[in-house]
Amino acid sequence: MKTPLNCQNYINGQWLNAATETTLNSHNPANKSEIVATFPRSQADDTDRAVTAARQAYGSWRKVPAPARAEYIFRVGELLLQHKEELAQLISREMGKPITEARGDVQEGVDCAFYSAGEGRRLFGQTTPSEMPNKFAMTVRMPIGVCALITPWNFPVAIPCWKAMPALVCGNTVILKPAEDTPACATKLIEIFAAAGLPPGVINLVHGVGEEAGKALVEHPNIDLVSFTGSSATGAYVGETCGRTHKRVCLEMGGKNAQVVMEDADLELALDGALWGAFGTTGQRCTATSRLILHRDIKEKFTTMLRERTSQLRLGAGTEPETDIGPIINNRQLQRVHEYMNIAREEGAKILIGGEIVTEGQLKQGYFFQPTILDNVTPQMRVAREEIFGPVVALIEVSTFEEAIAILNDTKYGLSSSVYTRDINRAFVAMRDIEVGITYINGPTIGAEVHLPFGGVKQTGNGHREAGTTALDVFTEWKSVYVDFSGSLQRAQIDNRS
Ligand SMILES: NC(=O)c1ccc[n+]([C@@H]2O[C@H](COP(=O)([O-])OP(=O)(O)OC[C@H]3O[C@@H](n4cnc5c(N)ncnc54)[C@H](OP(=O)(O)O)[C@@H]3O)[C@@H](O)[C@H]2O)c1
Ligand SMILES: O=CCCC(=O)C(=O)O
Repeated sequence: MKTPLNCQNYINGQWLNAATETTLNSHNPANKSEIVATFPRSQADDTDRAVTAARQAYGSWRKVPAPARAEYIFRVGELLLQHKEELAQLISREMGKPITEARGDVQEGVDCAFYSAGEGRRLFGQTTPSEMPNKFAMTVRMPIGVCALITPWNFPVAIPCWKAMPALVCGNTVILKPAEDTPACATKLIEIFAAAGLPPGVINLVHGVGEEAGKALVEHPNIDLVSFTGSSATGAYVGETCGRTHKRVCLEMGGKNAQVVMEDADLELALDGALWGAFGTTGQRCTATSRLILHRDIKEKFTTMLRERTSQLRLGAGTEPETDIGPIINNRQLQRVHEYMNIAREEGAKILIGGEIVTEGQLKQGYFFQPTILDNVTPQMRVAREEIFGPVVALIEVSTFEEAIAILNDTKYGLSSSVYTRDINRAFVAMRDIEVGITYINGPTIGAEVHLPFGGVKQTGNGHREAGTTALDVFTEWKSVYVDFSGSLQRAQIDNRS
């Protein structure tokens, strides 16, 4: 076993313990007796110190030209690439995902760095004709100020990058509060930002518990914006608090994503999509496929194919190269997934394969759950409506394409979706009628690219998008600027419609 990493907060360019000197530990979910890191249990004093540093730094950072700000982020991208393997190994150890997926997590950060850095030379505004002679009119993007970034454990590098990189290029300063399950990943990431030479206070890291450090940030009067990714329950609290305290807020929350497989689909292709959409990252992606809506003509055949492939999946530590499915993040989440098996049975669903916590061999040292297929699921069952966030997929049979789309839409969430069909007309109807933020045609519900908007509708989000140029709308305000070059004040210029 490796020696636990000693993680600290990063405030105003300094690595610090919590003011109370209290600490917590993170564990390897594939081997719960292994402590991966010790990290500060920060309280309001620590967050306050970080907010003060970020506020102080904001005064000068917002005046650094955007292309120069972007060059720091470009350097972060280069450093992330240099440290990709080291970071990926750490993600696998602390979060549990297979090493290939962990490399993908870091690569998303790299892609985001290079993409966001490019935005530093764009950040376009508009020019528009004025109603008046001798007047020039334009719009410019302005930074918002001090941003709190609150992130989950499932993409411990990519999601902080999605937030911090555009925020910084836009001229904001930031404070990251990462998930308490993945403090080491966050620490290594911030070490890389620090190594890129960002001035003190521009990026800060405050570890701790959501209910303490996270809450202190959300409530803090000197925070201007909260960008949150996590559960809908916590997001509701963040949204309410930001409303009450007049902060900008960007929420990215849960999902109950569906893949439709029509009778004319390429079944082998759809099978790969279903397998990795449902069980990749142990089902712990906001974009994971948790409902498979199957046309009755192919349901039996497809179910047999899926069951066969599922039975071949290899569970193990993410750091083992042959592992397909890693552990669940922690015991609380493991028990929650298990509890849904009782709910499924009580509601009349049938567990086709899986359904149990793994208690044999080496795997009993970790939080492993068998990849699970639930059959005979109807759209009203809780397992078809609630986000389980584990390796569980529910099969729902339909008779028509219209029924498939209606069931896909019959959820309070709206993040990702997928339709497998060879019919171009159906594909376009799906693109038009599915109520989500992301639709894939003949591809799984997972696999977002950083230059497209990422986020969802309904209770998945609050109207914002991460990534793409849309991230700039989160992290900037518009200012309209009128330049009068007439040299004299005229009545008509003040009240130009009279
Ligand atoms: N739509 C998306 O883009 C997206 C992407 C990834 C994940 N997700 C969603 O995230 C969820 C899984 O992540 P999770 O279990 O980590 O979610 P979570 O429990 O809501 O936690 C998310 C973050 O919020 C913090 N937090 C908890 N309570 C807080 C409070 N009262 N005030 C401020 N911060 C608080 C957590 O800290 P602690 O870790 O200390 O509790 C963590 O840093 C799933 O629902 C998934 O769908 C959504
Ligand atoms: O869990 C959130 C990120 C998922 C992602 O990048 C994807 O699967 O598209």
